Amino acid sequence: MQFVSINGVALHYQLIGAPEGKPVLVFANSLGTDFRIWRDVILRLVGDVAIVTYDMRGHGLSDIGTTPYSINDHTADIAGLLDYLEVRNAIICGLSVGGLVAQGLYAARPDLVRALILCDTAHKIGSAEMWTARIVALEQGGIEAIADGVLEKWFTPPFHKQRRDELAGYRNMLTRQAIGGYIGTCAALRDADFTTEASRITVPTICVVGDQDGSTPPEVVLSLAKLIPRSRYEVIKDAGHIPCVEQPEALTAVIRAFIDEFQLGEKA
Ligand SMILES: O=C(O)CC1=CCC(=O)O1
Repeated sequence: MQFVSINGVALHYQLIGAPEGKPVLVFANSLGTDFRIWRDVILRLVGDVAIVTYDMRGHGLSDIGTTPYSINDHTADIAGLLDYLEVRNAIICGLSVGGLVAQGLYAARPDLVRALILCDTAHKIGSAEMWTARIVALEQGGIEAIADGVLEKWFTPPFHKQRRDELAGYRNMLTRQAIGGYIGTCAALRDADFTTEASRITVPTICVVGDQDGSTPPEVVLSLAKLIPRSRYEVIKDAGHIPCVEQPEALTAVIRAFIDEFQLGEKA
């Protein structure tokens, strides 16, 4: 296991493959998950690109640090991690809040970003009222109180019916996150609006969404794509909010096609 202290917070990360001579693909997780959600995409890409994954602060095995957070705290962490690994010009793939972090990273440190894969995310996710209500529910009942509702958005009805063991595992992943880190990240989501930053993105970008995403539905992700000049937009069939788990083959195909179209496979 790999850990490094960035901004006073121990981050759990993985570097797979040598960055020398290969493009680096960096994966940022969503609220209530950790880097294990990317496994089935990574397995399909390994060898072709170098890969960095990490658990966002307050998630997985990373420290919680001081809460509540802003997206800038998360952005400073990923920037610090890439500086530590001496990675520049990376392809950043962020899911949901990870996509906001990716947009923030581009705004703060464009030298680190060669291209963006914005997965089931937006320039603004939900409303302040929605996040405030979720924080109240979490303070009263813990993550267990919101877990079933969240899982309905994460995965489609067939996943719930047919992939019960995985559903139980991902429920464990969600409910076992640190409550402080989870609430801290809800506060960051409540306060985040990257409308201006998104409109200034000039690197190759693709916005991807599951056709049954209950958190950032296709029309929301399309509105992000429309904000970003010359960006691509792609819908993954039969997927909810977490296509890297539900449809890893299809998401990997989208990532590969994007890398080929913009020749991101060549070292920058
Ligand atoms: O928990 C959800 O509703 C899904 C989600 C929103 C932001 C994020 O990262 O995940």
